[in-house]
Amino acid sequence: MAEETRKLNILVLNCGSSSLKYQLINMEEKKVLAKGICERIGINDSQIKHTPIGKEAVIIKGDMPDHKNAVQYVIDALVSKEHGVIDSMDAINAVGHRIVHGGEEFASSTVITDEVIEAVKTCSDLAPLHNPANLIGIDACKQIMPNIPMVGVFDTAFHQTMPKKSYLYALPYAYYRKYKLRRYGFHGTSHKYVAYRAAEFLNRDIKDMKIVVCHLGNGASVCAVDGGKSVDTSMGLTPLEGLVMGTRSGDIDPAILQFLAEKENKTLEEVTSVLNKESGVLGISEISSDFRDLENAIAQGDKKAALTMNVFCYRVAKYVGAYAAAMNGIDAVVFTAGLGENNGAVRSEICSYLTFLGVNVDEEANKCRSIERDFSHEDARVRTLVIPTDEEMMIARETAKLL
Ligand SMILES: Nc1ncnc2c1ncn2[C@@H]1O[C@H](COP(=O)(O)OP(=O)(O)O)[C@@H](O)[C@H]1O
Ligand SMILES: CC(=O)OP(=O)(O)O
Ligand SMILES: [Mg+2]
Repeated sequence: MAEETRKLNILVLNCGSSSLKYQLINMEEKKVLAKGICERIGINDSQIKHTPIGKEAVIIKGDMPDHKNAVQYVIDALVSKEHGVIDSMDAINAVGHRIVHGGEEFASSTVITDEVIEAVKTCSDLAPLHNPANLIGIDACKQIMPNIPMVGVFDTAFHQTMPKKSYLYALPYAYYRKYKLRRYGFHGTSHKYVAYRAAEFLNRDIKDMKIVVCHLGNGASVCAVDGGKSVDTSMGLTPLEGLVMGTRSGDIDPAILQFLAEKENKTLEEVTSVLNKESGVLGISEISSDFRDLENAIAQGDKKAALTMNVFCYRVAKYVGAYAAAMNGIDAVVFTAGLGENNGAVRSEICSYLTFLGVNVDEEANKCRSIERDFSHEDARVRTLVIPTDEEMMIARETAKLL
């Protein structure tokens, strides 16, 4: 154990809306010393699935009403006598943080200073489920490891290549000029990793490929990647736009805000909170924001759970169709994140709308979970793939690059 302290160990914290993923990576040996996921934060039955290097994963049960508790569980797990991989936090040389919204200020990764923290705070309104959680992670590390350098890697960075026709809203242009009110897009670190991995997996040059990446987790977005560059994506100024998500509505008629404010006697802030926290899969199903709960309900014949899944898949398929048009063609549809990697039924239903494009699924191959797999039928004209995302490794590389 002591030997590891002399090497460059990077801790990566990836706060999602309902999860905290982490990896402790030794960059010299390119070795993951420990990784894990705290799941269902703030929902119920929170737990951490912790995998120390060379050992079986262990499940640590705990109360995790918010991300602060989750960060503490991660740190305890890393130094624990039983399941830990380091003696103390001194063995960590740097921390890489996922930061979801960087606004117009951050087009690339940056070393975290007090000024950066203030700038990230000012973007919190634009990513209310994420930036506050990211800041909790940063703050916890500052307290526990005050002298360890930290780097922020932004979800928005990969989408900076979008052309203006993709990111401009049809609002008075003055708002773009005044406020930089535009589409930013999120999950960029994941979309980039997955698109490049997909090209490598298919033995093709990404420069010659038109790829649609479907990042389907609790937060979900679709990205059109043309020649390795993001040219459009479904999330917008905030991570509320686009697909139906765990608790987020995705696209709705903007007139609904005023309608609901009046009918339900709510402020705009309260209505926006409903769209962020009480809508989506949770809102329609009235069961849960977690697709595993939905799958169980569907298996028991719950019609509304089945309808929720139909609404979710239909929306994803419409975006894939739109992006095939945006790129004037499509070579591959790639699925990733919690659902995209694990839920074959969701992949299958989405693909069923896309046969007109040349998508043709091998249902047997589509039974895979969490492995890289081409599940296209041999007659398919468009490849369909599962590529597990690895935002943490991307964040670790960026962190090492900046330090
Ligand atoms: N092993 C699994 N089997 C089926 N569904 C899963 C599995 N793991 C995660 N999911 C689903 O993926 C979603 C969470 O995805 P994830 O990418 O972890 O979300 P986020 O990072 O946005 O918190 C949940 O709806 C969950 O039901
Ligand atoms: C941006 C976003 O929605 O992230 P996550 O899917 O991790 O919640
Ligand atoms: Mg995520």
